[in-house]
Amino acid sequence: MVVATNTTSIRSEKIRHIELPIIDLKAEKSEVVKKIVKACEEFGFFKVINHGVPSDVISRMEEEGKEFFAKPVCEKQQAGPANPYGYGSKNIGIMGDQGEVEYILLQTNPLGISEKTQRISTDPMKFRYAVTSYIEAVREVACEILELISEGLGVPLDTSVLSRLIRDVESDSVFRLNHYPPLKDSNKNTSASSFHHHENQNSTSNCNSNNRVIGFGEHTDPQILTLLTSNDVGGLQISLEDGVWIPVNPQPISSFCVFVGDVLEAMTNGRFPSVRHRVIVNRVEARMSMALFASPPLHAKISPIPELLSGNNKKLFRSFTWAEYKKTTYANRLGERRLSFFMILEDEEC
Ligand SMILES: C=C1C[C@]23C[C@@]1(O)CC[C@H]2[C@@]12CC[C@H](O)[C@@](C)(C(=O)O1)[C@H]2[C@@H]3C(=O)O
Ligand SMILES: O=C(O)CCC(=O)C(=O)O
Ligand SMILES: [Fe+2]
Repeated sequence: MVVATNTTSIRSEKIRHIELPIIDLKAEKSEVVKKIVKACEEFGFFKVINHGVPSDVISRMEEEGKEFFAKPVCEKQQAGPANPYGYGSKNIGIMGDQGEVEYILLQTNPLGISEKTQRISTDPMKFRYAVTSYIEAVREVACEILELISEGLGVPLDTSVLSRLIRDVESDSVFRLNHYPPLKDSNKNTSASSFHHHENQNSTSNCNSNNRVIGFGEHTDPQILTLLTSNDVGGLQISLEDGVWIPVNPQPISSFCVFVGDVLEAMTNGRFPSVRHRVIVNRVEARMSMALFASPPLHAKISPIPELLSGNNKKLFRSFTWAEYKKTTYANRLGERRLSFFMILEDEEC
């Protein structure tokens, strides 16, 4: 039984260690397509290697993140509050969700980036270059994966049906840097740890040695696809069935984790379920992750891909715009199954 409380500590639950799929994007194409489809159906999750994002692009972004999170809190706060874009600590979203995490949320369009970088780094040009080249390179991988997915779903005549949503200049994609300081830091008043000094003492006092402390509570990502990479500190877990959690090893270190988001679940009419995941805080080392949430433009209409509605396949979700979905997302708690608000009921016309 899972006993998840608001205080971010968890008592008894099941953990299962299984090998999650690692897909080599440079392998033979038809094999890659098959493996991606299988992983999306089975887990809504896989890792990719040989993705083509240069290692210096990743390490440059990682350095910028490290530099930012090492600053004193008052300097980090110069980035402005995380809602809608900026620096956040402990509060995730506007609905009162809490986690032992600090983060930066950024828009991915050039204007959004340059507006924020002035407040994030003492060398805004350097920061902007790192973010822009990272986002561009990772977006390309997301597009490649979405094109492989379209092929695997049997829409060979229009393999850009998904990727064009995120290539669109008006794509509402978001970039997020997450930093989870280790629990042992909670007694030190260093710049990297002071942001959670008081609260962490409360949450750790609720834990015995078996208890885990939640960095990022369980949720699905609302967008199409998320591409995430981290340093070599684990903590990410995905869930397949209620109450069973599967730890995601951060290795291979140059890989990207790929998460199916709610919009992809809707567009595949439920064939690729969005994956529930969470982060457990490491007791000794800091985890840092960098996630690109590939989203459609706000006005884009989301409906199941017509090819997936043939035969007995009934339309499961009503059509919605990304703006409508995003509004519902932000009006609900982190762990909510928000797609259920868009499900077509048995006797309902669509
Ligand atoms: C509590 C919330 C934070 C979140 C918006 C929400 O209302 C529910 C979903 C959350 C999430 C999870 C994935 C991404 O990290 C995120 C940026 C997103 O699009 O949805 C966050 C939102 C957030 O932190 O603002
Ligand atoms: O830090 C991680 O590994 C996961 C973060 C996450 O799920 C998110 O930012 O939505
Ligand atoms: Fe997530």
